[in-house]
Amino acid sequence: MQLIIRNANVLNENGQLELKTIYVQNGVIDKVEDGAGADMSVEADIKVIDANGKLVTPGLIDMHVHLREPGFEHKETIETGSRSAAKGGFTTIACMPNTRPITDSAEMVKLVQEKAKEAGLVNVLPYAAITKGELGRELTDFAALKEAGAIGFTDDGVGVQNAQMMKDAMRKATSMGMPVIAHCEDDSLVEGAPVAEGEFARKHGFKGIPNESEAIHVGRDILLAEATGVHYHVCHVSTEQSIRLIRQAKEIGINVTTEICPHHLILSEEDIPGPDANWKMNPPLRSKRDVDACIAALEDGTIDIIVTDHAPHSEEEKAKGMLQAPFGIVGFETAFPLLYTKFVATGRWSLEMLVKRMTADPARVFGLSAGKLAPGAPADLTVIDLEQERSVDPKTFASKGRNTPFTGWKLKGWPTDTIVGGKLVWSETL
Ligand SMILES: NC(=O)N[C@@H](CC(=O)O)C(=O)O
Ligand SMILES: [Zn+2]
Ligand SMILES: [Zn+2]
Repeated sequence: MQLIIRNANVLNENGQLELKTIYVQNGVIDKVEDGAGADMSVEADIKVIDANGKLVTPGLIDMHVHLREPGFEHKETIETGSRSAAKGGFTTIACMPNTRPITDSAEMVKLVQEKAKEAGLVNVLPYAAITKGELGRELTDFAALKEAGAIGFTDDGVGVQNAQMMKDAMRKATSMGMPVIAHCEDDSLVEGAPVAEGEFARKHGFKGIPNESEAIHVGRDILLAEATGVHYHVCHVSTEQSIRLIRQAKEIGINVTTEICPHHLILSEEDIPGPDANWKMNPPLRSKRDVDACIAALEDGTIDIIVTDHAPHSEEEKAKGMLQAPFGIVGFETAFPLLYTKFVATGRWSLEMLVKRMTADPARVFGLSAGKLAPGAPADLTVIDLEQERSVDPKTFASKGRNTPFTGWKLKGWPTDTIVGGKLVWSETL
């Protein structure tokens, strides 16, 4: 089966848009020709998509997501999460192990893969836990988890509190060429605080989460990464202090990488309108100073990639208020339009930079074959209408989660078609 995408505006090596015609054969990009492509009469076994001059990028990659299945199917399933990802233009996603049971056995890794295959929408890469049950007490069987298909080890949702445990994990991961991905949070510095230290916490009488609670783990782990030689990847970085430590570590050649979420680039604690748990996430929204440090770090490459940390929760759970509600917001369906509108349409970033941080860079950091639009690459492609403007309406989400702080935001740059392995898995016209 052949697929042709004509009239595709594709970024060239110089970051300029050029009209191309993309030919796909058996799920792989066969050739990319200059020009819009002839309006060829449709042959029986050829499907033609006319991109009509819209942007076509390598499929977006999201290396930090929560799909909730098994155990929390009322929040999301692998199928609904995959559909939400596809609608957001993502073709490859890496899912966190904080399900119930936790993805801490080969059997659970296989279950995630099977469910993802059944859904048949996007590529789902499972992470496995560092410690059994993410309890921080005993390492999982790294060899068996790798063998089953896990792409890295992480206890996302909680920090690994014990330094020796983390060092042992890194040593083991290094010996098998696997990365350790860390949720950086020192529990003793957080103790039930729902939001960051700052104006909002003071005004509403909440205990605040201090910046050190994140940075102290980042600093500890960088030293452990230096000692063990592991590829150490910091989850959802959010503070000026963590960034300073990561920048220094990179400068002296320690193998550390990191990621950032759109909300930590766009919102600060000053933007929280009131005690509404759709503004509660971990890490919390920090100060404007932190936001500025994050933006600068993404721009200079200290922060390698953009992830959503898509973390759906039910409306009932989020209605419990700032103290009782769980941390987390959904991310797939607003990520690209948010960043495009805030940073590219305003002229601060090139379109090339935004696309790179969501495609080629995650592929490089995690050694994936995805992330490029070239002959021989998998035909994972995203069509994006940079002119389309509309408001965020959580009721229209494909995700079960409605928990977003961006309701009503008027954004440009919406994905319209998502192709995975040469198959159209989502289209706004379907
Ligand atoms: N980010 C969040 O606020 N929540 C995540 C956990 C996590 O990413 O640490 C979740 O699983 O809900
Ligand atoms: Zn986390
Ligand atoms: Zn997470």
